[in-house]
Amino acid sequence: MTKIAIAGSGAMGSRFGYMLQAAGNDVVLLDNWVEHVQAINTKGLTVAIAGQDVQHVQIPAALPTAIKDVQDVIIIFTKSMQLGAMLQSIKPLIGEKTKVVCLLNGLGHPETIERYLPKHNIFVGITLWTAGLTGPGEISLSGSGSVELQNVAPEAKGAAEELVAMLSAAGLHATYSADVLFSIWRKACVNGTLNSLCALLDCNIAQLGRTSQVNSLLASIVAEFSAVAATEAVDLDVPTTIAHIDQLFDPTQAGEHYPSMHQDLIQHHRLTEIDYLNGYVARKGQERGIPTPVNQLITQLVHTKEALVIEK
Ligand SMILES: NC(=O)C1=CN([C@@H]2O[C@H](COP(=O)(O)OP(=O)(O)OC[C@H]3O[C@@H](n4cnc5c(N)ncnc54)[C@H](OP(=O)(O)O)[C@@H]3O)[C@@H](O)[C@H]2O)C=CC1
Ligand SMILES: CC(C)(CO)C(=O)C(=O)O
Repeated sequence: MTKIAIAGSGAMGSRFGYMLQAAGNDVVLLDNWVEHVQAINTKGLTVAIAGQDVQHVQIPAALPTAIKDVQDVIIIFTKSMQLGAMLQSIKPLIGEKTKVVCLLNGLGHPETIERYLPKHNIFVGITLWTAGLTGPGEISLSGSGSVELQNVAPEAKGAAEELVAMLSAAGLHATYSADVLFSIWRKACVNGTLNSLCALLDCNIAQLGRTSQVNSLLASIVAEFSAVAATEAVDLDVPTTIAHIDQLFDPTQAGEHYPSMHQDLIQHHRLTEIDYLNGYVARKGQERGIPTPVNQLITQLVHTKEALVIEK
């Protein structure tokens, strides 16, 4: 049995933990939210899957500092802002052969992780799975998704392929990405459009997709992402990237989902990952002399909304 710790067990961490345990792995959910950990340990993880009965699934949960045994695999699912602190907390769980996987949304995470861990332990990627946290110990799941990941150290390709096989065996539809930086930038375009627009406009992905303005909004945002990606040697073709985003409007994919930034800003009145998405593009654009007015405005609007809802 593979020993897996989920470091950051909110909506996505709980989804992955639930699916990996169902596939026969030895999973522990780690989180700093005490009420959430207590709820999972007392009544099980409450999982509501669209159209099915609610399940209460027994999965052990703990604070990240409460367990000390070395894991085979650690999957990180904090918010971007919590990544460094979580890596610091889970150091005792990381042995020579532990595979640490980061599938967070956002740009710049590989550089952060390399400040804490040797490259041979690090595997990075993206996911198009979705999940919602509806209360302490409670998640709601719908739609389908996928995972793309790659090793950071060239010699760790075999270990990345083992991870792909383990995730796919749990129904998580993983593939090996031969160019994970491209995968991460393309996913950042998904979030830089769907997450920030659905949060600012208070709608889900399918509703955004039905508006008459959606195509021009996507084109303006993605053009700036593409220009900044080019300065990091990533080639993001704008029409192909927009076609990739368009697929998610389908309700059988992510259409019914309120993106994680909507969940943070509108539903839970929490800070967002905007500085790792549109904010990253605006900041790097400014530093590198590339105009990014649309992403600057979106970043300012999201920060303004954060100030309004968090003050309340
Ligand atoms: N949700 C989704 O559908 C998707 C999310 N992602 C990405 O996955 C990563 C994890 O996101 P997601 O699972 O949505 O994050 P969640 O907000 O569900 O959970 C992240 C962490 O936030 C803290 N937290 C959340 N809600 C509360 C609360 N009410 N009170 C106290 N603490 C709380 C918890 O950590 P702590 O208490 O330790 O602070 C939790 O581990 C992000 O990078 C996100 O962008 C990617 C694809 C889809
Ligand atoms: C599901 C998806 C792709 C929606 O933008 C996402 O990554 C999120 O909710 O953060």
